[in-house]
Amino acid sequence: MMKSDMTATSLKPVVTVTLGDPAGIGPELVAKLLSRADLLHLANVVLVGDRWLWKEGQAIAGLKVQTVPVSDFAEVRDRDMLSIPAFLEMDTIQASQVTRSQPGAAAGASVLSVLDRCMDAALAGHIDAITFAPLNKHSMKLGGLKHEDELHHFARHLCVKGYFCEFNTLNDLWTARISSHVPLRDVPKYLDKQRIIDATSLIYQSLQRNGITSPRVAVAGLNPHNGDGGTCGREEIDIIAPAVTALADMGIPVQGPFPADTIFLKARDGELDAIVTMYHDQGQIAIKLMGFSQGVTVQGGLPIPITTPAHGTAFDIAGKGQANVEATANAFKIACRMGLARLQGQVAA
Ligand SMILES: NC(=O)C1=CN([C@@H]2O[C@H](COP(=O)(O)OP(=O)(O)OC[C@H]3O[C@@H](n4cnc5c(N)ncnc54)[C@H](O)[C@@H]3O)[C@@H](O)[C@H]2O)C=CC1
Ligand SMILES: NCC(=O)COP(=O)(O)O
Repeated sequence: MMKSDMTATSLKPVVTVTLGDPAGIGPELVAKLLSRADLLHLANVVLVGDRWLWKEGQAIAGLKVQTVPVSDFAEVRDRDMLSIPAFLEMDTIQASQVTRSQPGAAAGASVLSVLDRCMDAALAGHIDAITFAPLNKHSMKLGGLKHEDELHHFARHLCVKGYFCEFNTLNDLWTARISSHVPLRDVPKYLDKQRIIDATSLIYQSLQRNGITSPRVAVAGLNPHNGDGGTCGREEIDIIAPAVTALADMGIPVQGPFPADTIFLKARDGELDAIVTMYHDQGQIAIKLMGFSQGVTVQGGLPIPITTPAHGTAFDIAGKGQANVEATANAFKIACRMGLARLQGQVAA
């Protein structure tokens, strides 16, 4: 290897890309992603998954993407020819076990085993970040997921002790959540002062690590019109406002609570860097309306950067080659940026 190549190798984060749920749009998205020379230069990429599924993804996308086989994650960091992704083959599922556009236990189990192997590689120091193509939580639950979502699975696998939550990002706007993949009727159970403090501190500090010295963060209310002075719910008065005050006392100045149906107008007008929402759809409806094909989910609070597009498995269009790759490309770019920061000695989300 030439010296210049060695230098380039050592400076690039190793970013793992996975194919996602075998019945969804993941494999075709990954074929589109890895055919983009404008993205591949950002990282030393290692694709992980089943060979037949990777072939199928390329066929659906109408692309042929060259890869270099590797037999172990340990081989990836020092390899050369970084313009060509490495391919670490796994044998997790047969084609006959997958029905396209349908949830299934085998598909969910396959996703879990691929992601577990990637996390183990991260723990061993072989990779710096992970981007996963969309998975299906229904399939994963059928296939053995013991938690409400993959983020809880990641956190357990990676022995996370502190607060973690999804950050949904659209361009420069980030959101964090107090509750996530839980039934709406359970949301109030998650609303306590400490969770609001933890989620808000987490996103505030993450923004600072991403170069925003004084992040402009606001917290959403829960009830219509912010509770209308306590006549339409008291969570704003009893829980959310005291958390905002406590944050200020901790040196984390944030605004709010603001009525949830208008808070995103401030963000759209560039007045905020982040919004802390009380439940999943409070943030996601706004973010997806503003930029469905751009949004990215960053798994916040983990020791390694893990990103994914904000959209899901899109069973209604899987196999048709129509899936838009932009959100996956954005997820990959964020993983590369965070992976490089981690490689250079900084911490993850
Ligand atoms: N990154 C991930 O792993 C994510 C996974 N999910 C999972 O995906 C599954 C399905 O979720 P849904 O709520 O149905 O949302 P979805 O995002 O899969 O689909 C919603 C609508 O958006 C369209 N769509 C989604 N991605 C698209 C793309 N790249 N290009 C063009 N159109 C696209 C679909 O065709 C569908 O009409 C669930 O199991 C959910 O948990 C949901 C969000 C993120
Ligand atoms: N699999 C990632 C995921 O579901 C995140 O999506 P969202 O909850 O942020 O919509």
